[in-house]
Amino acid sequence: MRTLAPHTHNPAGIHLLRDSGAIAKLIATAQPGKDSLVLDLGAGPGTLTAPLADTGARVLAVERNPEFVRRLEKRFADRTNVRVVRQDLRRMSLPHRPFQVVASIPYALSTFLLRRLLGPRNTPLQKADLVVEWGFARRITSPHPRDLDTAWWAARFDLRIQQRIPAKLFTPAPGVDSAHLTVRAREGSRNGRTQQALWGLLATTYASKGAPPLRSVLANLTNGKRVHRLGKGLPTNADELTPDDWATLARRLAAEDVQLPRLPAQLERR
Ligand SMILES: C[S@@+](CC[C@H](N)C(=O)[O-])C[C@H]1O[C@@H](n2cnc3c(N)ncnc32)[C@H](O)[C@@H]1O
Repeated sequence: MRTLAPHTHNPAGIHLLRDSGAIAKLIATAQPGKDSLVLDLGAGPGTLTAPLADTGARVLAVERNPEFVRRLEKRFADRTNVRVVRQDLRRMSLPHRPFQVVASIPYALSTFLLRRLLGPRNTPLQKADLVVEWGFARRITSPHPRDLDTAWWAARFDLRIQQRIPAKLFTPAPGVDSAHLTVRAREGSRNGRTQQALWGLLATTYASKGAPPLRSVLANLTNGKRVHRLGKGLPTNADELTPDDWATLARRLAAEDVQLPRLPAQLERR
């Protein structure tokens, strides 16, 4: 395979992780079991596919570059637990059975893939260990999510940076460092009413101009008597709530006898 010199035009985002320590940490943190289905999205030459396959998990290695696909097919020809899928990540359909993702994803598709994996109410995603651009990881793990998408993901999934991965550990080196980001479902986050409550709270907050007081967000969803009780112990302004706070508030609101808004159609689809 022709290797790219650092900083040449590389629209496909090919940056191969070359550090055995970082790779081992990624796999050890992801802990795939023998019964797990693991998606390696943007598998390249099989950098992560190989150690994942060694765990005994069933691995789907998705890649669109024909040369990488050929190499993957050859490398894993006699591994019954690896399936190479030649597919564009922007068009692939996700499995219906529960799965986890362990992948060094193309930077350019980060938002698209997280939306796809974390957005739907009934996503089959169990957990993910992702290598993403450092700045992207910092933005989506911020204690005060700056947009509705991020707030929706972070209040349902615990998003955490495990380690910084310096650019020099990739070939070719990208212009910026990366992060190992872990995504773990929060307890109770799959409950239908809790998700409706959360959506109602976040959609009201992020549709407002400026930072609305939390009590006006709550008043939009329930009556005056409950507003005070539900907001107890939480910040006064909605933009000061952390993803933990939103998750707590959504559980409280879901437990009340109130009518909650439906989720938008795109969150009902997988
Ligand atoms: C950051 S590299 C990671 C490669 C390998 N997993 C590693 O860790 O060394 C991203 C990979 O995604 C692939 N890729 C980029 N865009 C893609 C797309 N739209 N669909 C499928 N694969 C894509 C690239 O060909 C590349 O192999």
